[in-house]
Amino acid sequence: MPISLVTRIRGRSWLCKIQQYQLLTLAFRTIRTRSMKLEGQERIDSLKPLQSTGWTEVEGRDAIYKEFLFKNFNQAFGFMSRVALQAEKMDHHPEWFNVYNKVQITLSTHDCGGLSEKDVKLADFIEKVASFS
Ligand SMILES: C[C@H](O)[C@H](O)[C@H]1CNC2=NC(N)=NC(=O)C2=N1
Repeated sequence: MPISLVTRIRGRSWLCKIQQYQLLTLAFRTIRTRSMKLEGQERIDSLKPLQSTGWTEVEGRDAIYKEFLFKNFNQAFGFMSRVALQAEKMDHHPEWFNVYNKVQITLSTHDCGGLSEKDVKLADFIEKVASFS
C-alpha cells in the first residue's frame, strides 16, 4: 500500500482522535461553565454586599451594573487601566463604556450565560480600586 494512502488512513484515524478529544474538552468545559453559574440562595448571598455598594441587577439579563464617576478623565482612565490588568489576570473581562469622567460597567460571565463567582470577584476588585481612585 503506498505510503501516502497509509498516512492518509492513519491520518484519518488520528483526525478522528483529535476530533474526539476536542468534543470531550468542549463537553467538560460546558459542564464546568454551567456549574459556575450562581443560582438560588448562593446568588442572593453573593450579590447582597455588592448591591449595598450600588450595583444593580440588569433588567432582562443575568448581569450586574454600576456607574462610576471620577474627578476627570485622567482618574477614570487610571481606574480602567487597573481594572483592565486585573481582568487580564483573571481572564474575565467587564463590558464597559467610558465618557470623560464616567465609567459604566456591566458584569456577566459569557461562558455560563449569567453571573458567576468571577463577576463577584471582579466587582469586589473594582470597588477596591474605585475607593482609592
Ligand atoms: C475563552 C473565553 O473567552 C475566556 O475564557 C474568557 C475571556 N473573558 C471573559 N469575560 C467574561 N465576562 N466572561 C467570560 O466568559 C469570559 N471568558
